[in-house]
Amino acid sequence: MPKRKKSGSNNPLSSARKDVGGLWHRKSGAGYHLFLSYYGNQPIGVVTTEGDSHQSKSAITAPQCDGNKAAMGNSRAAKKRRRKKNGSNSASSADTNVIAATSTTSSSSQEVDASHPLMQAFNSDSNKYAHLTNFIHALSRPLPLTLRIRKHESADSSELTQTLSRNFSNFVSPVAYDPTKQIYQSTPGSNLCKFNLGHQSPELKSIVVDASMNGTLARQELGSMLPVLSLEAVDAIRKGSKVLDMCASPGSKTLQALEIVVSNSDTKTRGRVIANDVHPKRLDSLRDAVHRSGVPAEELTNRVTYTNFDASVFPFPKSKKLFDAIICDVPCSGDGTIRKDPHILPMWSPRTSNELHGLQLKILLRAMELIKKGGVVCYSTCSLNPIEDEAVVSAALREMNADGNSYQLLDWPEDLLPGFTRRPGVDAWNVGFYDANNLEKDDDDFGSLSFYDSYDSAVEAEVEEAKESFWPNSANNKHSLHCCSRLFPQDQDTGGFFVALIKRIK
Ligand SMILES: C[S@@+](CC[C@H](N)C(=O)[O-])C[C@H]1O[C@@H](n2cnc3c(N)ncnc32)[C@H](O)[C@@H]1O
Repeated sequence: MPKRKKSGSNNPLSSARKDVGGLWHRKSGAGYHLFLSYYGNQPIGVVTTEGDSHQSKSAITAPQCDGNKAAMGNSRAAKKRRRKKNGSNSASSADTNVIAATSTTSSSSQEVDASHPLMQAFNSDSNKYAHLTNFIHALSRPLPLTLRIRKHESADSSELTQTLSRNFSNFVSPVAYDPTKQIYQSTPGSNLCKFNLGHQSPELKSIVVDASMNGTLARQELGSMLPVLSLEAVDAIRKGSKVLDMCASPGSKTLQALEIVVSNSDTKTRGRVIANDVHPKRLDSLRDAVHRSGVPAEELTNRVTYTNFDASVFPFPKSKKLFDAIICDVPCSGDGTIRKDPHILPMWSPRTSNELHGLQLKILLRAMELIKKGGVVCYSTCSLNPIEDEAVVSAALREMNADGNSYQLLDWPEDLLPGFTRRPGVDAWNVGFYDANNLEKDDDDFGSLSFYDSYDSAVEAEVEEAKESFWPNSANNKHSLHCCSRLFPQDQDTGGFFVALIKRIK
């Protein structure tokens, strides 16, 4: 496993992981097994669909990375790399590490790398978790490259799009569900991902790097694009809007929002983005990203203000003018990003999510106080854990609607990406707790998870970590949680992501 740089002591993610940071947990691969057990014990809708355990096909219209053998890494070079990794010179032993996915959804004709630790954990328990097949197969493959053509007046992207379609259409092509043709993904069969871009096509890599520097292109995952795209689609972000990005670094959503709010030169309707992050160093890299975006200084940098607050206590603006739109992309366990970040899974434990839940809720509550009447907060995480997602949204709505229905969840704007598969939010889930106390330190013991379907049952079992807000709240908003959106990795060959749009109506 590559070494991860030490992060600051006040990093909520590292403190949430502190109990599971033990070398044993990491070395034993406990995280892979706990992840499987956790999601394998969730109801349909959390990471799987009704048809996942059957031989059914979901409505997929997006390009898939469903390559043929050569494309999926059976080239001589790929075989050589695998042989090296497996410490074997035998082609047949390398070949046994590539097995065909058995599911018939989007992953059907794709191959999975059986040497991936997640696949190994899955194969050892596949009878128990057969319904997770599509989900696990998708997660064990590298994430296709996704690019967003940026839109602003000072950067002409037509030359770039022509070059991409003329010379690189075998590597990247626009996704079918984006009518604006601004989202590009690895072309089906190309097997292109961020790790092999330079190797597969040094020319394309240099174009991508140059275009990122001159502001015409952003390397951004599909999930990460959804908050700003959806805020624009519900008309909460438009030219001239005042937007707060509460947890902004490294800045992909700040830049995306800026493109929209500064998109006219009429000084009277000039918009502004407040980019906030609690970590000064991360805020510095965000500042650099805005400067490096290649957009003229007075057009962009004069319209962005950097602030360095804990978002959960972000101050009210002195002008008393609240925000038109708030991007609330909170710190999270990141288990939707495991296709591009190999560090997440070995350390995985439900404790991380359970501990982050409190901070996430506080940040969302603050966002709901800072949004103006008619404005919209977009709450998002790159985790599929309901504790970080629907549980936070449900608890925030309960608290803020205690004196009347001032806030409501908005439906996903269906016109935004026609044909794009999003899954509705869930209103039932199991809350899991990790017990490592009776751990036998042998190879097969990874500690156990206990699941509770209500706060009362967890209290009865004396689970100290249990908080009432972990469970769905039936009082006033449970019925609307289906308005939230879940992005499943197996649907469009992406990472996992969660988005909820909350409008202030009073
Ligand atoms: C998921 S990342 C945000 C990604 C960013 N929105 C983007 O699209 O590039 C979460 C960010 O929250 C920041 N953060 C963590 N705790 C925070 C807090 N209490 N207040 C504000 N920011 C916080 C982290 O430093 C991190 O940069």
